[in-house]
Amino acid sequence: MARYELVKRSVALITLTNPPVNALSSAVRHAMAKSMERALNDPKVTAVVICGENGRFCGGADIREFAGPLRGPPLVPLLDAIEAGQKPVVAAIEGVALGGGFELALVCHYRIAHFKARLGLPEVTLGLLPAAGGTQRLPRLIGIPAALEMITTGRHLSAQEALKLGILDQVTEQNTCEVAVEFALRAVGKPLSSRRVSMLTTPCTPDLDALLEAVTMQVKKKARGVMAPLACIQAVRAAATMPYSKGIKRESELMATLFNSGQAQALQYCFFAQRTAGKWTLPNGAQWNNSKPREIRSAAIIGLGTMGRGIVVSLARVGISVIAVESEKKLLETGKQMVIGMLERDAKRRGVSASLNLLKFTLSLQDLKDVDLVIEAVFEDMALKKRVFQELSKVCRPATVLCTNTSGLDVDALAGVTDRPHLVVGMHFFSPAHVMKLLEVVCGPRSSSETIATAMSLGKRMGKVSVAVGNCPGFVGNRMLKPYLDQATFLLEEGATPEQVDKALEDFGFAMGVFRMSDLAGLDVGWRIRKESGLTGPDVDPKNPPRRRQGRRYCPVPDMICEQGRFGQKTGRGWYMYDKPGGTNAKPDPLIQNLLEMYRSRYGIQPRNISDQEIIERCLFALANEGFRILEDGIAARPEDIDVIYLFGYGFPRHRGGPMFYASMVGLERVLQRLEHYHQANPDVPHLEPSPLFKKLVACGSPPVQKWREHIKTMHSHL
Ligand SMILES: C[C@H](O)[C@H](C)C(=O)SCCNC(=O)CCNC(=O)[C@H](O)C(C)(C)COP(=O)([O-])OP(=O)([O-])OC[C@H]1O[C@@H](n2cnc3c(N)ncnc32)[C@H](O)[C@@H]1OP(=O)([O-])[O-]
Repeated sequence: MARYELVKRSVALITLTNPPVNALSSAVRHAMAKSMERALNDPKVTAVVICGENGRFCGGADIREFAGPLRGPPLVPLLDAIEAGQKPVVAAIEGVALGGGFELALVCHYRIAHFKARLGLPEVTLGLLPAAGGTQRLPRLIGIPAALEMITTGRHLSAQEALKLGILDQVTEQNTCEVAVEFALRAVGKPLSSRRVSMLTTPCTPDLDALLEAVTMQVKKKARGVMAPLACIQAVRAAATMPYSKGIKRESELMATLFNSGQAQALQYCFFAQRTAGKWTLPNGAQWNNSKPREIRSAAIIGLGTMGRGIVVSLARVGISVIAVESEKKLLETGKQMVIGMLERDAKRRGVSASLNLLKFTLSLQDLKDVDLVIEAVFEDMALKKRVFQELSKVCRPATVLCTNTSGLDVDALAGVTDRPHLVVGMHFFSPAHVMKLLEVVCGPRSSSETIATAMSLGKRMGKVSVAVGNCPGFVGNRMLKPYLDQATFLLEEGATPEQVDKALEDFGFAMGVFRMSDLAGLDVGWRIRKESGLTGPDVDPKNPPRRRQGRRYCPVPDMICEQGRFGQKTGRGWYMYDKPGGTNAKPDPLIQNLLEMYRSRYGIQPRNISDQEIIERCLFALANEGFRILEDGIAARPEDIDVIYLFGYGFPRHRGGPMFYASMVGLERVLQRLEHYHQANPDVPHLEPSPLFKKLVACGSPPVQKWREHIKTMHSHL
């Protein structure tokens, strides 16, 4: 869909009309081809301007069309025809020019952009490469190094940066279309040969091989096992070593190696899953687009520990005034200095002024009587949190929304001690809260849809990827983490080492293996939770800790190393040893090796060789199985929500799609068969027993992950 108009009597204005982002669907490509043909053949037309409806130029190819057979006119010849045309074509770029939209602009003879526009080739983030000439034209326009950086990162450029790089001819604050029409009229009659980018010679790059080698190393280090960035480098190499006609063929050859790959499917699934996650629904029919959030102008944070400080920064930097509360003067002063330092560093990084004027620090809850919303971030102790909520309930005006940052305690129990359970909701941030994108919005059974809408929209405003989840111990993320961690420690008992388990998970694509991640988070956190849940404690014989607790298999090794004060990075020793407390460089610790050998011989465990495949299967299949239980329990509404939580909160590799998508890619039948195998070998490990929903999906022929919802909605929801 494209609209054709003649303006200023001789300029053909072609407007892409495919809301919301004017993606180049087959219908749009068809209409563009028709419109261009008409403009090029109409003698009245002296120039052409291409723009997009609704203040957006073009968001690229229609990603939804990738799942099926491609129809309609192919993009490359369509773009080549625009570039080869004998009339000047001007791109009027507003909003975004991304992917195929950016490649469309590259074939126009001139590019005008609005000062707020963003431009880029993000195909690599979808497991692809720019396949409509982008890898051949961009290097010719701006040189290999700059083009390589844009194409291998997929980052969006501001209009100012694009102008500086020579991508744009003009940036305007006026109506971009009108400016483009005037520009087009002035361009009539000027030679076009030098404006056809594909005809340009790629600027020479000294030491090209060294540059490509260096970027390849960088990409391999940063994106372990990810195919697309490496293919992008090969395509850009062609721009430096081949004429356009050959380079464009090389580009499509490389695209063919990516297009149907599992990684591309996983990354495109992540793209849509992230957008789906924000669309929450409640059993009572309330949902994201019919529940009005309250406006939050002022907020308060109770507790200036690690989490509290990060949340204050995340609120203040989006312009919300914040009152920070601590219980003691010393803690308040320390917290204050740290928050101010974090905000100033953050503002410097973003090139803006730090909004220190939005902050107030106090020891008195009385100062919170007029705030719109409060987030409690005190020590993870239910009795303490209940006291805080009782106090807040007395102090805050009746409409104030009360949130808790608990990472797994009962949100409804806190709601129960207030005069406004409908205004209580969990906002579970991830550490460091001003960096991690994930926010679990925990809906208690009495949380009103307006309260949930308020927390979800505040999360979006803070730049978070917010996912609505139900209220149960550990919610979604931490609840699933337990079987994953348990399997990892069971593997140590049976013969593996922390290094081996972590290497298998990092080769799989995790930025950090489970034991290095636990050392970063602090082993004392898990130890305290195990004590509170009665799994360990002073009544356990430290000399002979039982390996069965509460009727199931239990690995006491994590308790044993905590009893030695090994809490991870913060103490310089954990599953690994570090140069000093707070050190981050993990080195294998022979003491852990000794401890495991002594432990196995004490319990008569014959260590065995464990394959990396078994490590991956036991850790990730147990994770996914708990995900199925969570869907059964209605704690998460759909698998996409679980995957988004693991992608943005637990470092699950994006090119694997998330634990649920990964299970569907491996094949549910295979995963079920392997889980049943491991459960048979470990009958005292309940979380290895396949969940009923899992078995049901396999019985229904293992539908693709996007179709699981049909099978889930029959079950009860806790959302
Ligand atoms: C040949 C060529 O070389 C290759 C091969 C390609 O070109 S590959 C394609 C390359 N293009 C991209 O990677 C750009 C992808 N899009 C974005 O980065 C963002 O969307 C945005 C443009 C910056 C707007 O962000 P937003 O926050 O304002 O809104 P939104 O919520 O994200 O998006 C609003 C709605 O539009 C949908 N949408 C966005 N871009 C789309 C696209 N390219 N195709 C299909 N749907 C798209 C999205 O799913 C959502 O739908 P729904 O949820 O409402 O049903």
